[in-house]
Amino acid sequence: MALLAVEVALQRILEDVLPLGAETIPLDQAYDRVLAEPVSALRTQPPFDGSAMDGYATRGVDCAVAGARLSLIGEVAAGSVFSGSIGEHECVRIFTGAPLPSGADTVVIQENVKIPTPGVIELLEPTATGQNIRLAGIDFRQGDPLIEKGCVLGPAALSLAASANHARLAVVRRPLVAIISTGDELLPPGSTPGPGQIISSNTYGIAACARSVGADVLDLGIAPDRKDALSARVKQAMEAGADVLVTSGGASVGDHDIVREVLSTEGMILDFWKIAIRPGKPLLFGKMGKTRCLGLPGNPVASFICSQVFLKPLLARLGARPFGQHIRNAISGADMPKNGPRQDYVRAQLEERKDGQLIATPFSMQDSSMLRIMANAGGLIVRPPFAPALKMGDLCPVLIPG
Ligand SMILES: Nc1nc2c(c(=O)[nH]1)N[C@H]1C(S)=C(S)[C@@H](COP(=O)(O)OP(=O)(O)OC[C@H]3O[C@@H](n4cnc5c(N)ncnc54)[C@H](O)[C@@H]3O)O[C@H]1N2
Ligand code: MOO
Repeated sequence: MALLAVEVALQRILEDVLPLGAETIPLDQAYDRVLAEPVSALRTQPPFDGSAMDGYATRGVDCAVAGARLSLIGEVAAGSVFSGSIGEHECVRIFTGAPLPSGADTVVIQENVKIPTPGVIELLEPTATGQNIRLAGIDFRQGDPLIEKGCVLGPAALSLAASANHARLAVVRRPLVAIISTGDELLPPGSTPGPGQIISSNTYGIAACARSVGADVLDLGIAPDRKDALSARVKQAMEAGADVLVTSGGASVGDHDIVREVLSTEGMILDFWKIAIRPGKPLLFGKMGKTRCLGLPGNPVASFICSQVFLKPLLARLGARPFGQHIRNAISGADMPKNGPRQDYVRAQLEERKDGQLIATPFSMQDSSMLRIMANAGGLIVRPPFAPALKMGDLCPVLIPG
C-alpha cells in the first residue's frame, strides 16, 4: 500500500484542530501571546489638549510678531492643572505633557524667547497659532478599536494596551506539549555513557521547535524500552493535561519499538503510522481523548525534521498563532538523482549570490543520524516523491527551518 503523502498526513493532523480557549493574564506577562479578544480603548489619549514642548502657553494672536511681550502669570507642569485663565498678552510657563491652561491655544518654545525683566517674556520670532499643542484624542478615543483578535502581542502593542488602560488581556492559552524520549541506550547530556549507550539529544530540538511557536513544554525525560515504564510516563502526560504528547524513538518495527502498542493500550486511536517522508518514515499520529499524539522516529534528524514539518504547524494551530513554513526558491549547487517514493528533505548548504540568487548545495552525506550536518544545513531541499533528476543550476524549493 502506498504510504501517506506528507501533505495528506499534515492535513490529517490539522483536520479538526481548533484554537485552545482563552485565559486572562497580567499585561506584563502578555509579550508574544496571541490576543483572544479585540482590545479597544478604555480611555481617550491624550485626555486633554496639552503641551508638546517646554515653553510658554499663550494665545496665538499675541505671538504673531517677533518682539511681542507677554506677562508671565503662572506655571503648569505635567500632572497638574493651571487653575486660572490666560488673557490678552499673558502667558503661563508650561512643561511638556502639561494640560494647556484655559484661554491658551499655542505654546512658544523656550528657545524662542528672552526674558527682558522678571515676569515678562519677549518673542525672538513669531509662533503660529496651534503650534506645539497635542490635541485631546489624537492618539485614540475611548471605544476606538486598537488591536485585533489574533494579533501576536509585540512591544508596541503591549504599551498601547497599557495606555488604553488594560491591566490584563485575554490571550489564547499556550498549548502544553509533553515530550517522552524512549530508548534503553539513552542518557541525559552531561552523563558518562557506558558500553552501548549514547546521549539523548532529540528532546532539545523538539522542545525548541515547540517553544518557537508558543507552546509550553513538559519534559518527561527518558523512558526505557519497557511497556510499564512508557505507560507510566504517558499517564503522567495525560494527568498534566497535555494538548500534545510527543514521543521520540521506538516508532519503527523492531522488537523494542513499543510506542505504538503502549499508546494504543493507553487509549490512543491511531490515525496513521508510516508516511512517505525521508527521513521520518515511521511517524505515527493518533488521538487519546483530546490529546494529540505524535510518535516521532528516533533518528535525530528524522525527529527534528518531523518536528519542523508536523509538530510546529499543529502547535501553532492550537495556539491560534500565524504560521507558515519558510520556503525559498534556490538553484541546486549539484546534480541530484531522481527521487524515490518518499518526499525527501535534503540537508543543504545555502549561499546567496551577489544578485540575490540562493544556491543550495546538498551535503554528500545524508544519514538521518547526523546532527552536525543538520545543524550546519541552512536549508532542506524538498524533493517530492518521484521527482526527476536535477541538474546543477536547476530550480528547487528549499525549506528554511526556523
Ligand atoms: N527493519 C526496519 N528497520 C527500520 C526501519 C524500517 O522501516 N524497517 N525504519 C528505519 C527508520 S526510517 C527510522 S527513522 C528508524 C526509526 O526507528 P525508531 O523510531 O524505532 O527509533 P529507534 O530505533 O528508537 O532509534 C533509532 C536511532 O536513533 C537513536 N535515538 C533514539 N532516540 C534518540 C534520542 N532521544 N536522542 C538521540 N538519539 C536517539 C537510537 O539510538 C537509534 O540509533 O528505524 C529504522 N529502522
Ligand atoms: O526516518 Mo528514517 O531513515 O527515514 O531516518
